[in-house]
Amino acid sequence: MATISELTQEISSKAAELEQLLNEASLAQPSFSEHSAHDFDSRHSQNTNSEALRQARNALINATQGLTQLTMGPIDYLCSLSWSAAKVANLGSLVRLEIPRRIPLGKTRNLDDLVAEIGLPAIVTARVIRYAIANGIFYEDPVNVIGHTASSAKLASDRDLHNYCLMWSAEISSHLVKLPEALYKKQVYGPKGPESAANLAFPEFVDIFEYFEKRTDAAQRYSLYLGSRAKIPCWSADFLIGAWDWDSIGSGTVVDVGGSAGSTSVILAQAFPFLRLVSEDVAPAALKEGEAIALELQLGSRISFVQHDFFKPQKISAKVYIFKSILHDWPDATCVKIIKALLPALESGAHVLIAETLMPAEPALRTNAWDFEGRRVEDQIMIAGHAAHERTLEQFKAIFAEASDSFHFVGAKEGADGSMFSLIDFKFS
Ligand SMILES: C[S@@+](CC[C@H](N)C(=O)[O-])C[C@H]1O[C@@H](n2cnc3c(N)ncnc32)[C@H](O)[C@@H]1O
Repeated sequence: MATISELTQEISSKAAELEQLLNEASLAQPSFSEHSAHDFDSRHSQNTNSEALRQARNALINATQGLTQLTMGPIDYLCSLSWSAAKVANLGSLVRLEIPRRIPLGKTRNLDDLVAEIGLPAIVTARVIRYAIANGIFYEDPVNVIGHTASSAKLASDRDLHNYCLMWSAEISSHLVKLPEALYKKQVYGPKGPESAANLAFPEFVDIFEYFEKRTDAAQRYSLYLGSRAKIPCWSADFLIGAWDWDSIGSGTVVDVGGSAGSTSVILAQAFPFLRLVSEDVAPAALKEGEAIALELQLGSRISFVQHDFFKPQKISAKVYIFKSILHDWPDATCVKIIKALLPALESGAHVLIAETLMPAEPALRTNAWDFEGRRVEDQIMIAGHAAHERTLEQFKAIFAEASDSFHFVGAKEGADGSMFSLIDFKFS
């Protein structure tokens, strides 16, 4: 068990390593300043030592989290975990009220003017802003003058990050906070308890997908979130480009099952000019949005958007079917049904690719917690939202074996360079 002084030494050594790697890559050292909003963890980074950078960065984060926990002691530490919802609510208020965008980049604003423009009671808005400052978003100097930090400037200038935070503070958090109640009711009432926490958060709807289908504002937030999440480095669907030999199917068709607004199809279409893509989804709003995006990117002739329920027999014959972030929404028996619904269209040699996060090896450790934080968070969302979960490779193999003995496991490309995704390949023959 590490002591405060051992963790401090580790932090010091990892900070020096990180500083050196940044210098070698000619990258600026991070700072809180508005002008330093660069992300050296980016998988898109052009520098050659991005993997070493990511490892040094993660080790530093893990050690600093350990030091914080040790220094706080159990009481303050557990209180701080309990308070997490206040941070989510604060971030959500900033994006909902568009506060970051109201301060021009490179400039400051008088707090009273800012508060008056927002039009809510001054005391409330000022407190929201000042709590954000305490969380490292904006600064106040001198009193009543508000400017950007690196984080607030990024929120102001990056619409994808804005959309990501918006969805997190809305639907995702709403059902996550209901998880304890849902688990407790299941414990007490067994099968008569709620199916998932989402049923408590959105009680008028059968499940979260029906909620998104029937609530136009939420549907739009959801598809914007999915599109923007694909551009966030660890969530980037760019990972798919190098994870499979797409050239091997020439001008073959790829069906993106449950493709929402087609972010996966767009990435593949842009990277592989001969591929033909079909993005299927049950949600009309997502398909409509995808069509508009594809037209804007001049990909309208290569990506078609088709309404399809993946529980119904697949109609399109293709070389590849890709399911990105789909199976984790469903329990095992339902996943078997989804994969079985492909069978009528599958020709010998077709590949079914699963792009999902793989759960880390056991036992769980505190010392590498940040490396797998995103995967564990995603797993909790699946438990809360869908009474489902993320899987291990063996669990995916079991689903395919049950769907048909004609599926053969080809291989799995584990998330490279910090990607949340792995690509798991099954061939039908
Ligand atoms: C987690 S999202 C993943 C979207 C996309 N593949 C991505 O990676 O961004 C799940 C998608 O499944 C779609 N979906 C849910 N039920 C479906 C069904 N029965 N048939 C087809 N699509 C469905 C939802 O509308 C949503 O777009």
